[in-house]
Amino acid sequence: MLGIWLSVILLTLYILYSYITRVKYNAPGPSNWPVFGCLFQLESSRLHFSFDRWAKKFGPLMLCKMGSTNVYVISCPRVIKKAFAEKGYSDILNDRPDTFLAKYIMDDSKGVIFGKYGPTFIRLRKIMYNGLKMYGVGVQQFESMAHKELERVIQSISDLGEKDFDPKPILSRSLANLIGILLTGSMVDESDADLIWKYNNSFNDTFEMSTEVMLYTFPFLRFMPVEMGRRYRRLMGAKKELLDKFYFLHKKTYVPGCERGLIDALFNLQSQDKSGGNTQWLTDSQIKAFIQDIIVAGLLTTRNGLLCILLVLLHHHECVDRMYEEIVDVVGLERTPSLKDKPSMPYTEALILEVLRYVTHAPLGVPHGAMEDVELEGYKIPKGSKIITNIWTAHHDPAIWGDPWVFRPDRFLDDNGELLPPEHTLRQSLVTFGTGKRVCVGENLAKSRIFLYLTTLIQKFDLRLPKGGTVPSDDPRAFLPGALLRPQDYMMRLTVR
Ligand code: HEM
Repeated sequence: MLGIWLSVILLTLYILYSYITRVKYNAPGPSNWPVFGCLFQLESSRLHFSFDRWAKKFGPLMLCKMGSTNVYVISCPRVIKKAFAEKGYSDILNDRPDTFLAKYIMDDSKGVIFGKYGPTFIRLRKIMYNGLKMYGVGVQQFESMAHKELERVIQSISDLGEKDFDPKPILSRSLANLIGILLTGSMVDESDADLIWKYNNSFNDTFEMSTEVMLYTFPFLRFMPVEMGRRYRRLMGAKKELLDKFYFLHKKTYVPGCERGLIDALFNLQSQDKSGGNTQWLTDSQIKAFIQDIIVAGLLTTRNGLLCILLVLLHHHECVDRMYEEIVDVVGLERTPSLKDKPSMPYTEALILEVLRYVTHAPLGVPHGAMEDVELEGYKIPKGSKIITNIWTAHHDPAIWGDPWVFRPDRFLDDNGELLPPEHTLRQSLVTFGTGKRVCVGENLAKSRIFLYLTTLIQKFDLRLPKGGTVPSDDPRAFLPGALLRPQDYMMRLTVR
């Protein structure tokens, strides 16, 4: 009897609680369980599917309670831009929420990706932005090293002699080399490339949403003999190995004034800060977090992007032919494509934009946090809420794109075959890299790497299905789940032109 009464009282309290919180934070959203919120209704490895389903029912701004956290999900480009880029909102909604990884792996949010919004973060972000511009896109020395790396890739593919091959290990190795060049000024050897990938893979295992939520709620689990504890310990081991090599060893061999890459540039800045009397100098923890940021944000995003593009092209050979025609017209066959060619190659640019839209391989971006109470689209977002950018739904909304599940690069071209201008509604609706004050720092670097890899490969080789016949579907709804999507493993063939 007592049990029944207790259940009735708890149920009444729960209904009252839901009513009060819904009235106070009145954005629509799925129903919530006490304590757990909507956690049991989520497809944890494919959160973007759940959010997509709910966005169709509840609209562009909805509240999904996860445990005790208010999670607001924004699913349309207009509201995403308003929240993160418009005055009145952008100073409030561009924080990062507290997470397990930020606290325990990134030494209390020391770097850029997980950095709390404020003057220190703004300075760090600027340093990273300028560093990537200097070492990533603009500098001749980096460009020529990157070209050498591409030549190495071309050579190893040619050596295969038109055999079927899996593009994943080749791209993984090559992109680790590029990150190595960026950080240290020279190519990394096999064992260093392994260190980079070991850290990156362990990070992604722990970044997986359900592991992150459990570890954040019950941090003691990191010491327990359970799978998520093991993941954490693996990550800490990989972090130590990575920093021993890329931070401590580099520091030991550092010669002031000499710049072998981004890490030396950071050491130089640190000593300038100190000698110039800047009390807010760049700390060792911040430099370590920088190194981790670049690997975590720069590697898998670009590799998965390239894997998606190659698979999509295997399904759309007519697009390969059009790209090849453009390469022959603009670059010719004598020299390798360079970034200077990009503005004269609208079809290739449109194709890259369309793949980034169609596959949306970072479907939920990186969570934001609210620093103050704010009203958005008539709903109250309370201080401390988490905000998720639902890029997946924004990129597949039929009201914007018409036929979102059709891969069609021409949608980004005008009647004269020119790329639509950046202010065009469709270009404005593309939010692959986020927007506003937390827009991806590596956007230009990522786009330029994708452009160079793709054009160099297509100039030299024709893309072919593997001899035995088929490849997995290029429909992104069938891609492997995770914070970053990727296609099932596949084989392909490149035949020399
Ligand atoms: C195709 C490749 C890439 C995609 C799709 C991508 C996407 C994103 C997205 C969606 C965000 C979150 C934006 C937000 O918070 O609203 C982000 C943040 C970030 N990305 Fe990328 N990214 C890519 C490549 C890169 C590369 C190559 C680097 C650097 C080497 C990089 C560095 C960063 C950093 C540092 C942040 C955090 C910015 C901040 O918190 O202020 N990304 N990226």
